[in-house]
Amino acid sequence: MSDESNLLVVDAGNTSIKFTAFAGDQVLWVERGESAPLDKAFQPQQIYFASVRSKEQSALLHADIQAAYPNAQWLTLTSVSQVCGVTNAYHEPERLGVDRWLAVVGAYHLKLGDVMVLDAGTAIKVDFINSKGVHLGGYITPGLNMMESALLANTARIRYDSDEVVVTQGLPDSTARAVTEGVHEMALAFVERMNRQHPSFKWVATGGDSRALLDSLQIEMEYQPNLVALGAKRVGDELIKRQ
Ligand SMILES: Nc1ncnc2c1ncn2[C@@H]1O[C@H](COP(=O)(O)OP(=O)(O)O)[C@@H](O)[C@H]1O
Ligand SMILES: CC(C)(COP(=O)(O)O)[C@@H](O)C(=O)NCCC(=O)O
Ligand SMILES: [K+]
Repeated sequence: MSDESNLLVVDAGNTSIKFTAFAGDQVLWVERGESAPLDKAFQPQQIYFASVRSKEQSALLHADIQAAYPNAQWLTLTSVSQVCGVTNAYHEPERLGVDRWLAVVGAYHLKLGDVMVLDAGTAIKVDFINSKGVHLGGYITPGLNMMESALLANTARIRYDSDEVVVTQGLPDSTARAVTEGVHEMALAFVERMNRQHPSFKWVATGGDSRALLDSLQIEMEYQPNLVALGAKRVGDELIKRQ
């Protein structure tokens, strides 16, 4: 790719789609939405597409986005055993979520040594990469909204209005607080345990809820909201170079 070419990275997670526009290596803008942003001033030469949605949903997204940018070269990114100096921990590498894979590649290239990536979105993921670019593996847990909706969907009496969710002191004294603060405690306990078990790893945070979780634990982190897009750019650029 030429240095100044325009690139659109599409990261379709299960909750939201993140569109990241690059001019060369510079991030111009990031949009969250369900369809291609209509910034007509931005015409990408390439589109790198990473989706953890179903094949059918991903195909519909592909058609929708390609229709908005008919002249862009399309590249669908998938998890592989090795790319950009990073080795996948999975013996079935294609089964690692491509968002996790790209976050792992992006985190390795921050060159912070041994790192653990916290990506708190629909699901909460923690992945471990050592300073040599070896992905050591990682965990998946339900995200905050998923834990709350699981309680609502599987019980008869856990019901409350959003205006009952208030932030106050002391132990939860209402259904709304018991649930919302309970799911937070679950996520915080998971992160705190990861932190304690891997003292030599540095935290890299990305994804919608990650910074809030680490901030409330007063844990140092490198906050990289565009980590998946940065990893996608590296991987896509390498694949195009190999063509
Ligand atoms: N602007 C936003 N739009 C949607 N969700 C957001 C936003 N900012 C933070 N969030 C939080 O991030 C979560 C979605 O994170 P994200 O990483 O986009 O999910 P995924 O990649 O799983 O689709 C939501 O549960 C929400 O709590
Ligand atoms: C775990 C995930 C659903 C997370 O996706 P997200 O929270 O971004 O919607 C995604 O990484 C995925 O579909 N993974 C496949 C299974 C695995 O990574 O082992
Ligand atoms: K994600």
